[in-house]
Formats: sequence, C-alpha cells, structure tokens
Amino acid sequence: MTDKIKPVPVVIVMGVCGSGKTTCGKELQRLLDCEYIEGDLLHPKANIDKMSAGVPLVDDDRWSWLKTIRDTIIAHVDRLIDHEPHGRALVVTCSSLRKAYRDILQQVPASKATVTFVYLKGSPELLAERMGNRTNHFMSAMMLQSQLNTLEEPDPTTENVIVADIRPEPKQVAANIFSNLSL
Ligand SMILES: Nc1ncnc2c1ncn2[C@@H]1O[C@H](COP(=O)(O)OP(=O)(O)O)[C@@H](O)[C@H]1O
Ligand SMILES: O=C(O)[C@H](O)[C@@H](O)[C@H](O)[C@H](O)COP(=O)(O)O
Repeated sequence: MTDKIKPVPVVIVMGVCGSGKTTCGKELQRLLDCEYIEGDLLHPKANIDKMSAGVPLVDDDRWSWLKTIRDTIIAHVDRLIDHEPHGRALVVTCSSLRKAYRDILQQVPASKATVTFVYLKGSPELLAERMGNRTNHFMSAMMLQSQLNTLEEPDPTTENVIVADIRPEPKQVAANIFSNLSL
C-alpha cells in the first residue's frame, strides 16, 4: 500500500525591494531546514540590464520571469516528492508585487504543493533606509518608489498570505513567520 502524498509547503516571500526577502527568506530557510529558490537569480539578462540601468520592469518584462519561477517551483516540488517524502518544504523569494503575478506563481497542482505568501511589510521610510544601506545590488534605491507604485498589497481575507512586520531583526522576522505558518 502506498502512503498518500502530502503536498509540499511552498512559502513565497514577497515585498518591494529592500523589504528583506533575501535576508529573511534565508533565515526562514534555516528555520525550516529546507530548500530555497532566489527569484532574482531567474531573471533573464535583459531584465537585469534594464534594472541595473535604473529602469523599472513592466508587465511584459515580468511574465516570462514569473513563469520561470513557477516552473522551477514545480520542478523542485516534483523532486522533493520523489526523494524526500518527510519534512520537506520550499522557500522562494519573489517580489510578487501584483495580484496577477501571484496568480501565476500559484499555478502549481494542489495535489503537489500548498502555496503560502509571506508579505514583508514596512513603511516607505524604513524601506528607503534599508535600500540606502544596501551595496553591490543591481536595484538602486531610486527604484523603490516605482515598486511601491506597482505594489498591490495582498489581502489576507482573500489571499493565502501572512503579513510580517519587517522592523525586528531578520532572525526575529523569520521566527514570527515560522510561528504563523501552519505546516
Ligand atoms: N529585518 C531587518 N533588519 C535590519 N536590516 C535588514 C532586515 N532585513 C533586511 N535588512 C537589510 O536591508 C537590506 C535589504 O534587504 P534584502 O534582503 O536585500 O531585501 P530584498 O531582497 O527584499 O530586496 C539589506 O542590506 C539587508 O541586510
Ligand atoms: O532585491 C530587490 O531589490 C528586489 O527583489 C528586486 O530584485 C526586484 O524587486 C525584482 O527582482 C525585480 O522585479 P520586480 O520589478 O517585479 O520587483
């Protein structure tokens, strides 16, 4: 007799640039002791070149990137189901600014994965401060306003999302997320 496959918990850490997706996502990965996909590493070169030149992406730059992230999630989940039937999870970082983007990322068979978004929420002032402190990144602090303009904040009453306050230190942000995840 074969055990019923339990869907893999997929946690997508979202928010504008500087909200801490990479920093807190990695802390969460450590807490969950699981795999990790950095969405920024899946951009086509043209997107990185555009953002590095200080030009924000538009929808047409994003669709194929979002589909690549979704397909990468599906490939990871398939591998986890085959090789790690117990205690598996997956943390993904992706800004996921608009509802239409989140809809693409969730196109994962429900029998294989349950997708939860974690929205890293902070004030524009704190985000600007964090962007100002960050060095060696293709996104300059000037891009923050366009990200805030594009952002459609997820609504916990209609979307499967946990809202996380980004003011605590990264380990604490991750611990707060962890305690709100029903895994
Ligand atoms: N909770 C936090 N407290 C203090 N600094 C943080 C926190 N989260 C992130 N940072 C810092 O803010 C900057 C942006 O974080 P990063 O993880 O690169 O954000 P994102 O991936 O969302 O663009 C980095 O310099 C990082 O070290
Ligand atoms: O760390 C950051 O600064 C962000 O994660 C950044 O890299 C960016 O948000 C996206 O990858 C670009 O795509 P969007 O314009 O769709 O956010």
